[in-house]
Amino acid sequence: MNIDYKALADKYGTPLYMYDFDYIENRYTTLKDAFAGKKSLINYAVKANSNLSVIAHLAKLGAGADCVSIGEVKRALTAGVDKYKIIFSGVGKRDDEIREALEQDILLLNLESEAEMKRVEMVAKELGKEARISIRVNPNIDPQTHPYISTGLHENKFGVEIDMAKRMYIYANKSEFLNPVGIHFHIGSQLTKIEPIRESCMIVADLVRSLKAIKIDIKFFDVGGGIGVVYDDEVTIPAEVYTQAIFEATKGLDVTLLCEPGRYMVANAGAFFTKVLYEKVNDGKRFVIVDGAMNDLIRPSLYNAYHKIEAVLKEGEKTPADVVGPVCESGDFFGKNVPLPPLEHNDLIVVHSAGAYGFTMASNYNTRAKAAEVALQGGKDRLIRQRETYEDQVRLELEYLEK
Ligand SMILES: Cc1ncc(COP(=O)(O)O)c(C=O)c1O
Ligand SMILES: N[C@@H](CCCC[NH3+])C(=O)O
Repeated sequence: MNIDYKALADKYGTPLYMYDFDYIENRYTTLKDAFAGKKSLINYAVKANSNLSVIAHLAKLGAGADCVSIGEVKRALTAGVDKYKIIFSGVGKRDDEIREALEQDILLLNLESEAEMKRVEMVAKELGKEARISIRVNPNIDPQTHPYISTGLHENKFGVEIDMAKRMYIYANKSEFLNPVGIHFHIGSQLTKIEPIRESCMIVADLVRSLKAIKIDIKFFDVGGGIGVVYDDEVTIPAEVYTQAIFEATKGLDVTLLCEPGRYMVANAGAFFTKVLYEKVNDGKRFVIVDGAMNDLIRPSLYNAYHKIEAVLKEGEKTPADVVGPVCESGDFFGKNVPLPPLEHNDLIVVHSAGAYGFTMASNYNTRAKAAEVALQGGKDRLIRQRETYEDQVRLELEYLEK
């Protein structure tokens, strides 16, 4: 990426998120090409970056959407995703969310418990509809990733065991209001090893075979998301290695292959721009205080996640510094012991690989306004979300204010 960070920061101000749309297109095409020759659909996991323009960009390329709330489903529809390319996952869907998803007639509802299945059946009955469903199987495979983003073990809250899944399929198949056409799993995020994915695919494909044997015809085989990316020096899974593992496991099965990548599509398309406010040294320890904070990008605070941090256009001897924000939490940092040259007020700092789970996990903590977002495409930049204002933040409270 050849990006004029300074020009963008000057034009749009900081803190700022920037996403390279050409990079996103390249990621989408690389993955789609690796599925060549098979029926497949890439359901972009909207939670990674839900900006409408990002979703629309992927939709124009042919992507569907994996959503985990009715809000995300609505975003996908607003952004122009075909309703038959939208799936709705998540461990806890409310009745109103189920109802709206059924009314919108989206491709699939991914179910994560027997109780949820009964709820979906009830709502479908009320609407006089048949719900196309998929069941999330928990294959009990260790994805070998950060425990907070590991989801495929029985100790995690996600999905149901194989035996339960089978019982649910048998029940759903008999129901007038349920149509069990899909199967789903997702073992975790930031996966860098193919083995857990391969093993999970095998286990779930075997289940599909046993279901087909009892005339339950699974048409959609959804391997979830989770493909890892490079933040530091990780060795990641090449797209063809990923798809080959899926192809091998599903050999002989007549299914459409679905996957739900989020981070893979957008993490390295994005960068977070922040400016230096002050420098200080406490008992020999150097701090660089910037205008962005954990409310903008929480991954370092939450997972101790590494993001490469760079001081743009600054030279000089580098010494370690903690890059911290103005929020009143000791956990408010972007990086610790980051080698940085001497810095001055208004110098620009870029936090890389911030396109996934950056803005979507942002909050208004400390009544800090959410950052603006810009897209870069074909050498041109454009605003895709305005910087939030104080007025935006208090809008839902003001009319109730009693002084
Ligand atoms: C069901 C499901 N699908 C897709 C994703 C997207 O994951 P990732 O961004 O790691 O590809 C997640 C998040 O982990 C998820 O829970
Ligand atoms: N939010 C996490 C990933 C969670 C994936 C969602 N299931 C991250 O920033 O890495």
